[in-house]
Amino acid sequence: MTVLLSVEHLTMRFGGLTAIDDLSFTAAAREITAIIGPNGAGKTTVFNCLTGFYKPTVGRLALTHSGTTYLLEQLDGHCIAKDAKVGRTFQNIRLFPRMTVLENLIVAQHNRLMRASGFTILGLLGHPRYARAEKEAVELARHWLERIRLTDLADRDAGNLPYGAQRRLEIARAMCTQPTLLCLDEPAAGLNPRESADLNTLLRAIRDEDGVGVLLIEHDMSVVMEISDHVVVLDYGRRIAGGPPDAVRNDPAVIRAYLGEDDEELPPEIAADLAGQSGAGGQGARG
Ligand SMILES: Nc1ncnc2c1ncn2[C@@H]1O[C@H](COP(=O)(O)OP(=O)(O)OP(=O)(O)O)[C@@H](O)[C@H]1O
Repeated sequence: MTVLLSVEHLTMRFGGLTAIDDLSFTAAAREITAIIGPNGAGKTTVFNCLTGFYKPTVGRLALTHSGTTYLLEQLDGHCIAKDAKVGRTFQNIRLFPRMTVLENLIVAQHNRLMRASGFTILGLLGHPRYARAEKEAVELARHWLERIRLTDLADRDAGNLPYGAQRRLEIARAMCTQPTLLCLDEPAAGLNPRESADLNTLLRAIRDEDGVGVLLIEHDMSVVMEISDHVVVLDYGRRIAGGPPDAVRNDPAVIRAYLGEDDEELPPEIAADLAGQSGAGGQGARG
């Protein structure tokens, strides 16, 4: 296993609230690492620290690829995306709704296109290097349109796509930035069981064919338990368990976190969720 991301002693405080408390874990290259936990456990805060939205109070966030280690806590968001090559999607869909599906995928490659232009108007207008980069950008966009089966809808406004297709487009847009680590925040939220199964296929392919490491926040245990190589469980900002899905789903600390201390038996829908049988994606309990 090659470590892609190493999070060491991450702490994030908001005034008197400690959202993340001395959290350490690693995510391997070419693996899917899920971060799960009840509502408010701190999952999205971890993503916000990794992608430069928040400056951690304490901690070292090291991402290593192509022989270079990037300390994410010291970089701004732009360099985290461009140099460290961390891609991201959000809990709420953030496409450009009035741009077409294809345009959304090309805009994602803006950084590369601007570099090819030499950041000049002459570059934009006629430089062969820009023309080549533009052609490659369209080819990559078309490749991802095929991968997410949206080629026929390439010219449709993104905001008019069915919900499940918008979710797939967001992932494709993140992939067009050619990340080494792809951070997905609840990609299965709102999907029906068939769409969740499709998502599993897409994420496995991103891991196995594209060789990208995936960090996945997800409440839908049918997704987490089926496709994750490793699961990290948070509760109140602390890591309470970690390991392969089978070990985690039977860990008493995990069951307690989802239940609360006093309950002795899991409600059937949460039990089914943890067992990975539900396609509905119940929210983490306690919340
Ligand atoms: N910018 C902020 N300012 C103050 N508190 C914050 C901020 N961002 C997050 N928090 C708090 O940090 C804690 C963790 O929130 P976070 O959104 O990371 O949890 P989560 O595990 O992603 O939850 P969910 O599953 O509901 O999305 C919560 O108590 C939240 O209110």
